[in-house]
Amino acid sequence: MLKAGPIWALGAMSGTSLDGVDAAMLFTDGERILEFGETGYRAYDEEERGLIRDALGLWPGDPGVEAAAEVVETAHAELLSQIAGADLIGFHGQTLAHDPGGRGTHQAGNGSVLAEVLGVPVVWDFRSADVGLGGQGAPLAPYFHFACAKRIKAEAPVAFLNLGGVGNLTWVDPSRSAPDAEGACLAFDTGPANAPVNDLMRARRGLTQDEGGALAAQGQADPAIIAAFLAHPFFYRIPPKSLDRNDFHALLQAVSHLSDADAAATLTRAAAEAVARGAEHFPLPVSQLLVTGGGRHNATLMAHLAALMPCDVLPVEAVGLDGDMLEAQAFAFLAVRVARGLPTSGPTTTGVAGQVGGGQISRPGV
Ligand SMILES: Nc1ncnc2c1ncn2[C@@H]1O[C@H](COP(=O)(O)OP(=O)(O)OP(=O)(O)O)[C@@H](O)[C@H]1O
Ligand SMILES: CC(=O)N[C@H]1[C@@H]2OC[C@@H](O2)[C@@H](O)[C@@H]1O[C@H](C)C(=O)O
Repeated sequence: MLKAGPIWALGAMSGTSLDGVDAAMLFTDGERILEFGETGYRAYDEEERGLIRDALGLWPGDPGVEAAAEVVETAHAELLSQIAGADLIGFHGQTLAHDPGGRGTHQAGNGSVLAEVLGVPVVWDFRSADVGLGGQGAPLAPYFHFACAKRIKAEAPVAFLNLGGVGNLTWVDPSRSAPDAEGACLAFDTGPANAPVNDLMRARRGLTQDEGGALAAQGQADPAIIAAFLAHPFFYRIPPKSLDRNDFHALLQAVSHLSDADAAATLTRAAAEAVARGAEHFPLPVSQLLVTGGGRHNATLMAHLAALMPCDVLPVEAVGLDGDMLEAQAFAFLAVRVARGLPTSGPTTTGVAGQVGGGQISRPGV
């Protein structure tokens, strides 16, 4: 049994950009954020990243998946064992494949293994129940974004934009009482964010990212490629909607004949255009777009967003939040919601028919 009232939960996320694992402590009752706590990061080394990359697109039982899951579990065990004081752990794992309308969703890493190793109850497998009930299974951060809007005392609608490998947007009306209240949230994936430009930098320069957006800043975006990209049926779908990391593989092929700088410029502009397209779905305008995730360090991407959006575009640090840790904090928050029987997704965040409490709990010694 969990203690009554707020508890310290430790959340961990291994994101689609495959850089490593983020972990963060959060003091919460699953409704309010009472305190932010210790954070940690554990990078994957090249060999580990290779094993995960080789398993992208694969499903449980496929060759290579066990090896990737072991990497994920080991990295999490190493990182999480260094952060003391958690009553509960929220373990997202590593998404290897995501096909909500088809085969389902697959996060590598077994929470019951971590519960044994760490001796703390672990909430994991956050997305399957939502997908099983017909939802997108993503994004799941939105109910946490609602709590963030309350925490920063927002008085009017705001939007949170996560620029990871894939982008996702949450529109929040902080005047509502809870994230599952009518009209409180609208959330969806926007399109590819950093993944295509990372893949380009790796293929052409052997680098992991376009540092600061410097290469993109030297090139010209190709308007015909951007127009073809925005004609993709994904942009005509009414949200909620979600994406797999490689759903926009054609975009990378489309820039193959361009110079390095023009290709980076095109992919970076495309990511920003996708966000602006997504923002057209907001129920009411926002005064601030609060940006989290690694893409907020890409000055070229941020400049495109500022030019395209009819509101202020700010890193979440401008309102006192930690943009490197928001996703890890989200899974700490969601773990407490699961343990307390509160929903983690609903019709306006994943398109599922009703409110869903995703996630299973593994307790040590069970
Ligand atoms: N200084 C920087 N300059 C340019 N890009 C950066 C910088 N720092 C981070 N990024 C980009 O942000 C990415 C990491 O973002 P983040 O950690 O938010 O992704 P993630 O959590 O793995 O992905 P997701 O949210 O899709 O699961 C890097 O791979 C890189 O593309
Ligand atoms: C299936 C999956 O893992 N999706 C991730 C990914 O990374 C960003 C975007 O695509 C979002 O849908 C989600 O992650 C965040 C943490 C979420 O669920 O809110």
